[in-house]
Amino acid sequence: MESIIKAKDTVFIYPDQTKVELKGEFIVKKGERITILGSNGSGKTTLYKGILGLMENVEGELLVLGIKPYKKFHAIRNRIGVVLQNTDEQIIAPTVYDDIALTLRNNNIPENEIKDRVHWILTELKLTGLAKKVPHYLSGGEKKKVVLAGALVTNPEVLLLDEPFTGLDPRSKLSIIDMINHFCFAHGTTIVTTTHDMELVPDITDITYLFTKGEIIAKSNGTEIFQNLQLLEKADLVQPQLYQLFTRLIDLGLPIKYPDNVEDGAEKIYTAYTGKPF
Ligand SMILES: Nc1ncnc2c1ncn2[C@@H]1O[C@H](COP(=O)(O)OP(=O)(O)OP(=O)(O)O)[C@@H](O)[C@H]1O
Repeated sequence: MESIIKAKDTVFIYPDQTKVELKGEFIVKKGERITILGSNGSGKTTLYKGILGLMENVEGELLVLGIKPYKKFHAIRNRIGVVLQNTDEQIIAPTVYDDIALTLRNNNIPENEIKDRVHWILTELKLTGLAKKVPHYLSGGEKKKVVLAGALVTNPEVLLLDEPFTGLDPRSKLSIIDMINHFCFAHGTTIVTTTHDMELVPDITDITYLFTKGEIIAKSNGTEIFQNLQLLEKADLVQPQLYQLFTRLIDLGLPIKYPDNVEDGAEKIYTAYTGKPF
């Protein structure tokens, strides 16, 4: 299958000459849900800036939708939706409606078509009640949803999410995940997410990449990465709590394998404890 994003042995160089190196290969194919895990400063946001064509000085290989993103910024920009870490940087219009309409207006789309498209995305994401609100007064979770609507209103091929769960309460995190999965599954959108909320990874991911400063050290499903303490230590990360519990149970001699998620974990513990299938 054709790759939508391909980065290989890439070095991003900021104007002050700071070099952010990513040895190894990062490949995203159509319809995949990818998560990038890595400690602070490992280059996740820098890779996003590269993908979005915001990094002028890039060494090594970087192709997005078959194009070198910096050289042909306008050819790809409308095909990629992005939700940044700090939503306040992305919300600038006086109403939610205007904010979501912004990219469409910048592309000189006629106002009647804009109205239909904004209405469509608000309905898809069940946000019609927010249309007339002042974005500045919305809660953190509502702001995230509005930015998400703005990113998806063009029905992009790729959605880049940079720490989409930061500052959200647990229910809001699940509600955003639901919204993203539902929309992207229905429309075949490819999703790349960075997050420090490792316990959410199974809910949003088919493939997980593990970044350290300078190198991509693993590509796998999250479960394999979460079992591998050496790999996590190399990346300066700690096991999610579910996997800490299973590591402890395995250390204590319980004949049990690591689970894929909480439900699978409950099943494995039940069977180990009762000797019966779930
Ligand atoms: N505009 C910039 N100019 C110079 N250096 C920068 C700039 N932005 C980021 N860097 C540096 O690039 C490196 C990678 O930063 P980046 O923001 O990509 O990391 P990250 O993995 O997204 O981290 P976090 O998890 O904290 O968001 C860091 O050492 C950072 O100091």
